[in-house]
Amino acid sequence: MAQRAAIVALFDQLQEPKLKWNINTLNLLQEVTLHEQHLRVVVHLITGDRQQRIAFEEQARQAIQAIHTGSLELIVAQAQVGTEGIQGVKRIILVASGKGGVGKSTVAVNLAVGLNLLGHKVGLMDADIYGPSVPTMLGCHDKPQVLPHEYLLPLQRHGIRFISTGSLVDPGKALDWRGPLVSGTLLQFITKTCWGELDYLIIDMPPGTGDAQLTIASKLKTHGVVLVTTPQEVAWGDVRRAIELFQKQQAPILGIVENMNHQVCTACGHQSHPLIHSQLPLPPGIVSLAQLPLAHEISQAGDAGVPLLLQESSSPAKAALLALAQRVAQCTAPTQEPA
Ligand SMILES: Nc1ncnc2c1ncn2[C@@H]1O[C@H](COP(=O)(O)OP(=O)(O)OP(=O)(O)O)[C@@H](O)[C@H]1O
Repeated sequence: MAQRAAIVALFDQLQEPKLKWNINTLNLLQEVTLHEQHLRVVVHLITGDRQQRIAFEEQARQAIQAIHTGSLELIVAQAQVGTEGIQGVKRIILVASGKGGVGKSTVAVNLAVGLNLLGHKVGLMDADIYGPSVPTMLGCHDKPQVLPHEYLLPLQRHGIRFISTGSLVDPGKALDWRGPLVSGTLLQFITKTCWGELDYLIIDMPPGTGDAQLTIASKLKTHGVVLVTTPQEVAWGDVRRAIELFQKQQAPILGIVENMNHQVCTACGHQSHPLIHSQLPLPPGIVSLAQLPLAHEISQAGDAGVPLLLQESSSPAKAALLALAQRVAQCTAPTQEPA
């Protein structure tokens, strides 16, 4: 009986018919399960051409049967992208904020890493065209590989697959994307990336409540929105507008992350609230997912390119970030998914 690894290795030799790149590089092998003599293999293809699919299926069947003598269930389907989400990606989570600079990217990066530490396959898309900071926070400024037909191969860092609008320009330069171009291009950027099989795709959204946010929320089936804010009236006003936008698009809001909520004295553990003037009420029906401290180690980790969750630390900030990932995993567990 062939080993699972040998079956997987076959797809290093088999090419996706449209892009002419091997299946494993494109992350298109979705499942290989070997149960006693029964083998189940699921492959997604980019091509929509029926003849190409049939030819590929025949080629794959022959290659597998040359090393596996038991029964074979081979499923070859088109990797579809659209309002139903991205095939192969189980859950899409948007990390959004009404205002810029409140810690949205910090939360998105640590949420991605946290979910990965919990055992999930995670992708992270930096869609913040106005200030793409994910490459800095992950410590990787490499350019993604551009495939035929303008498909993109995500980069790998700290156990997660990621791609950033920032990878398209040189560090320090701004992207010159205007108005209506932005939303269409962003959507294309998300859906033309070969993510492969993911439990979670985290999208670090551009801040605000404009055309780009509306397009992504309406065109991509999302499983949850995490809203990030600081505890200040100026930021909360924008969060209320963001809630309205996502609710109108029927994107489920998982809750709010209250970032820079308090500060913990490293000497005595005392908590102070430098940004809060009075407790701000949560909008009706919206829960708080986490209250993250304003902490030197969070900003330092972001600048160092190694997320705090991957650093040796017993800080309350790290514990709060891990608890946030656990909370998001719980709220999006399969039993709670819409049928
Ligand atoms: N809880 C925190 N404690 C200390 N520093 C923080 C915290 N959260 C974020 N920061 C720092 O604040 C800065 C802005 O954070 P970040 O880039 O995550 O915000 P953003 O909302 O994504 O901003 P933008 O909308 O401009 O992309 C970064 O330097 C980050 O390290």
